[in-house]
Amino acid sequence: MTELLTSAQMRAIEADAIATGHVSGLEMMEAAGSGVVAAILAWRDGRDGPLSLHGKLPRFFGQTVETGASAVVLCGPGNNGGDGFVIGRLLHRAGWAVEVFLLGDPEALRGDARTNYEHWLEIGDVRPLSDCTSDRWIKQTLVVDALFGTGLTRHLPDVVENVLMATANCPRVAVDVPSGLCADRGVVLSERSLPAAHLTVTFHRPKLGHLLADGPTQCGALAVADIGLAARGIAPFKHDQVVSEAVPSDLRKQQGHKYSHGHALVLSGGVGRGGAARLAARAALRVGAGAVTIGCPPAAMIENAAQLNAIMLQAVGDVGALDAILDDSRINALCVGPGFGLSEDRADKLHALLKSGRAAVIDADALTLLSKDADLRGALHGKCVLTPHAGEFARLFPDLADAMDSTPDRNKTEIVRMAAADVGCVVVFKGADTVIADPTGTCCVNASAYHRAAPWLATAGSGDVLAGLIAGLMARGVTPWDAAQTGAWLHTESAVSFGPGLIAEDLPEELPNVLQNIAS
Ligand SMILES: NC(=O)C1=CN([C@@H]2O[C@H](COP(=O)(O)OP(=O)(O)OC[C@H]3O[C@@H](n4cnc5c(N)ncnc54)[C@H](O)[C@@H]3O)[C@@H](O)[C@H]2O)[C@@H](O)CC1
Ligand SMILES: Nc1ncnc2c1ncn2[C@@H]1O[C@H](COP(=O)(O)OP(=O)(O)O)[C@@H](O)[C@H]1O
Ligand SMILES: [K+]
Repeated sequence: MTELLTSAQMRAIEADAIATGHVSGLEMMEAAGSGVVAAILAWRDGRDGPLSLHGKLPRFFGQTVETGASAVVLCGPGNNGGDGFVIGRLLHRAGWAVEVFLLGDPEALRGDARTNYEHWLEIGDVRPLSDCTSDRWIKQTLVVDALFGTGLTRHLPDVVENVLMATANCPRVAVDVPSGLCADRGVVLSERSLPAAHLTVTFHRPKLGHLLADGPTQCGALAVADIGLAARGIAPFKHDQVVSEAVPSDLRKQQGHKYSHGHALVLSGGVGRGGAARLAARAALRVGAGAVTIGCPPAAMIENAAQLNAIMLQAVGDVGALDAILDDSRINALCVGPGFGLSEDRADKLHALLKSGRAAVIDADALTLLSKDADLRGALHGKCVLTPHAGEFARLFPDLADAMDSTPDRNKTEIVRMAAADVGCVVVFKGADTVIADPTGTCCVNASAYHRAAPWLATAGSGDVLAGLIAGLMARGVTPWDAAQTGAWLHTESAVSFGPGLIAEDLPEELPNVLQNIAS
């Protein structure tokens, strides 16, 4: 499990390491600079670096070992700038021609950053950032962005934006975070569309901003360098402050008959609206539910019967008919919402499903029904999993959605935690940066980014498949939290495994390959 840190947590870990004598600030800065340089050299030489790399780097354009190498290092006023001075020194030692520019007054530099500034002065000079005009941007020059890291607190100054814009055609490595990117929220603190880095080298652990929102686009590829904190865990932080990357649970099937692997009931809408429920049902079956039944209005029986084989079918007329089906105690997981419809009768059926107390995925139309009806919302219970996309989330939790957009220190993980606490069940806020939280504050991010990028998942019906995956896993007895986390993880892996051209129907069919790979 990889923890994802906020800036404040990273600072606390560093401060604790220094206070306990584990490592000094200067040692960490040296390790940070040397981690970045190791990654740069590996990139330039086209070999695998010593750091694990997330995502794909473009070929390092222009420079080769033979033609020599040049870099411009842009240093900021804090410790990110301090890393920059180390990088300048180490690249110089490796034979590079290095120029260094500084934002602000050198006299204002403090601590380890000042020490490394002074070391650099033994090698070369430092000019003001405003001298860094566009005529010096030779295409082959590597730009090292050490302007701001985790300490960025407000929008970028104009001079910084101008210099960053002028680097668009150069190979660019960002130290810790691309300057302008908020390390906690993954949003860019600039009105301008800043060029992305090709490579970002961060330290100790990824920060939330590397995975949320615009983070992956701005970072390019991401490498994580150890700075002497490897053995320092997240111990000082409470459970409800820790965010991890999503990981799948152990999905090996035990021996048994089909009903010992659970029976999922997926509710479908009326005639011509059954495709979404069929996608969900197929995903539930593929992920290993022993049996899956679609319950549809009587008029939609023929349509569904013509499309289904392994999936069973039952007519669900009124709420009484639904209650009769729910009398079968073998049905242990429900999926409601995809193509379900929004009529009053649908609200009554949703109420009956919630009242049954069974594990239930509440998606799509069922979420819209919830947002309009306080009684329905009050019927949610701890075995529910809500799977809103951004629009549905904003309808269900308007205040939280506003806070995420407008409050600088609220990131998506905090918002989803608050949402889960509010409704008392697991909430899966979908997107390329899916965030999952439970009411106790457990929280993870399933990022479809870097080596797991799958933009083709933004295709009609893919959310229905996710709902089915989670329901199928809950039918197998997986807890709502693990089912949500594992379902989101499998959803991304299936999309990555299939590749571009994917449509929603392909996702359940790709699942066996993914399941086989994780079992081996
Ligand atoms: N001992 C440590 O704390 C270590 C820190 N490291 C580096 O230090 C960085 C964090 O250092 P800092 O906390 O000094 O933060 P930064 O270096 O990211 O920036 C903080 C400085 O920028 C100023 N600032 C913030 N936003 C601004 C804006 N919009 N316009 C103008 N000025 C602005 C602040 O007043 C402060 O002077 C990390 O990202 C990492 O690169 C690494 O060297 C590892 C060790
Ligand atoms: N750019 C993206 N990269 C990766 N996954 C994405 C991206 N955009 C959307 N997704 C995923 O695709 C699914 C879309 O679900 P949803 O919005 O409900 O669509 P639909 O209603 O068409 O099924 C979600 O699981 C979401 O996390
Ligand atoms: K930076």
